[in-house]
Amino acid sequence: MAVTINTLREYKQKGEAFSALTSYDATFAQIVSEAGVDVILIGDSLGMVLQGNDSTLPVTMDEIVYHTSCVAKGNRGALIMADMPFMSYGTVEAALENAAELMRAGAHMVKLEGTDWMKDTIEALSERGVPVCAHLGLTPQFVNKFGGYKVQGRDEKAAELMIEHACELVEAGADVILLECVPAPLAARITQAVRAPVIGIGAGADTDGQVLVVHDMLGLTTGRKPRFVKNFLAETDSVQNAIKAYVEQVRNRTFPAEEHTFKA
Ligand SMILES: Nc1nc(=O)c2c([nH]1)NC[C@@H]1CN(c3ccc(C(=O)N[C@@H](CCC(=O)O)C(=O)O)cc3)CN21
Ligand SMILES: CC(C)C(=O)C(=O)O
Ligand SMILES: [Mg+2]
Repeated sequence: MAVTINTLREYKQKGEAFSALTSYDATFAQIVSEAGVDVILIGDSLGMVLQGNDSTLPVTMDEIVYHTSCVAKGNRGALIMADMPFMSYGTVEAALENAAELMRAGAHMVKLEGTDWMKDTIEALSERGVPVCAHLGLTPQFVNKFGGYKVQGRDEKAAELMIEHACELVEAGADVILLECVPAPLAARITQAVRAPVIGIGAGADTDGQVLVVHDMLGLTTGRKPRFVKNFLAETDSVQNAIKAYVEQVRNRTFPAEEHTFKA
């Protein structure tokens, strides 16, 4: 049975953790979906891991469309989420046009980085049949505003604001929330506060789902390894088995462990 947003809602209701991984091509999409990963993300991280840029900002719509079409052909039943690249949702009109292109390429949902300013955009997409994931916390498209890839929501004021933003974006129509690099207690509060499923990366074990960049979970991190990364290939003998181990450890909440988690 193919995974839909209803499947993710059922996981949240039952308290069963679900898994997501990035893929950028048909081979990985097939292997990842056949291993039981529920959500495949065509991440703009491809600008770093495939293209060698030092941020996600250079990634274009055409590139995400191309990789989404490749992933769609390999996919065997996962929900396909595509990142909207930097400034491709700068206005509501641009967001509608660009999201439509991603949906035509095979996406089932689009992901946007931002806070309360995205309310109108999310409402417009949602009303027109485009499911949305709202990405909060460390939003890499804001690296130049943050001054680096830094944990977000560390002080109480920033934490309260993030909870507020998550609630407002779900109210506006966001079907999924993604939290990147936030203290585990804050991610747990947001997961409790919203009815939408919450996916975490560097957000502790208490979110409804987990996501990683596939290269990272296969030990292919170049440069400095973020705290939330675990090499699942080190414990097994094949890429397929490493991905199955990830699915299993997310399901039984042994991943992420303390060592992968940011505290308050
Ligand atoms: N290979 C890869 N994996 C990713 O997870 C990823 C990408 N690329 N590219 C796009 C963004 C960039 N990401 C990053 C990059 C670095 C850190 C990092 O070094 N974080 C520090 C936190 C520092 C602090 O305490 O504030 C860490 O120690 O993990 C986090 C997320 C996540 N995304
Ligand atoms: C790290 C995940 C959440 C992402 O947005 C990406 O791969 O681009
Ligand atoms: Mg991204």
